[in-house]
Amino acid sequence: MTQIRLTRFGLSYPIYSGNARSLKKTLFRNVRQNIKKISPVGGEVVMENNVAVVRALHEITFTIHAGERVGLIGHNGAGKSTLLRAIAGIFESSQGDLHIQGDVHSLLDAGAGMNPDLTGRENIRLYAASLGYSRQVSQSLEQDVEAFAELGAFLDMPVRLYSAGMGVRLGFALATAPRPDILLMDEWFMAGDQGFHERAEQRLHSLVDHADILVLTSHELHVLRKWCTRIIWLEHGRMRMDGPAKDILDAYEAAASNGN
Ligand SMILES: Nc1ncnc2c1ncn2[C@@H]1O[C@H](COP(=O)(O)OP(=O)(O)OP(=O)(O)O)[C@@H](O)[C@H]1O
Repeated sequence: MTQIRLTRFGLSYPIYSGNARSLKKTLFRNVRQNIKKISPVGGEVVMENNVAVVRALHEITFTIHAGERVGLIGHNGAGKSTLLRAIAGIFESSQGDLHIQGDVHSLLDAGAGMNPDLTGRENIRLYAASLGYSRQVSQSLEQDVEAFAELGAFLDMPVRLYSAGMGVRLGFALATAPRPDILLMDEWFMAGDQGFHERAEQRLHSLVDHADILVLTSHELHVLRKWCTRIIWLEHGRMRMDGPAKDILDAYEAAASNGN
């Protein structure tokens, strides 16, 4: 059964390294004083094993089951992207436990893995090969991406000749082609240009419908109300609330209007 389970999971980014201890102490003291004073954003700054770190995630425990559409919310630097990247397997940590059942696909960067010196078509084939697709599946991926991206003759030209928008068409078509059990999505992926937007949204819908689990980060609360069944609210790397989308979003909006 598709599932994401985190138990007391944590992830820290070291701020300074090397042997410059007095410099480290001075800088850390300044950072800590400032963080204590203002700190409306970011994770906690603490010492771990004598190294100054940003605790991007701390003591995170939850289980997401098949059928759930989960939105991650929180202030800038609360840990949303870090959490998404940890689930995607991009960041590793020895703190706590992270267990995933099901194949994960992340829509975090439409240009990821694209080689600008290869043609669009060659990039599609390379992508299919990197996913271990058979010849037959690879061919159908190529047809699907070609039809969706509508790049015409440019599909057989090097990607470095594409305009930014043409690159997005190819990247988006490619990134949204696999049909995973678990889909991870950053909010910017939902943006698109005028002509492309409607088709892009339809394609995302069908991808989301097919996935057993969706995890999405966004600052657009109306998007989360529309797409999510459950919300996890992060604050300075910790979980503040976790529950049904409507309840948590209402509480979040109320806290924002009260300034806390
Ligand atoms: N590559 C990195 N190296 C060091 N620190 C990082 C790195 N990425 C993020 N951080 C720190 O980790 C904390 C969490 O950042 P993260 O990007 O996960 O937040 P976020 O909730 O996605 O923020 P936003 O809403 O602004 O995108 C922040 O304090 C940030 O400074």
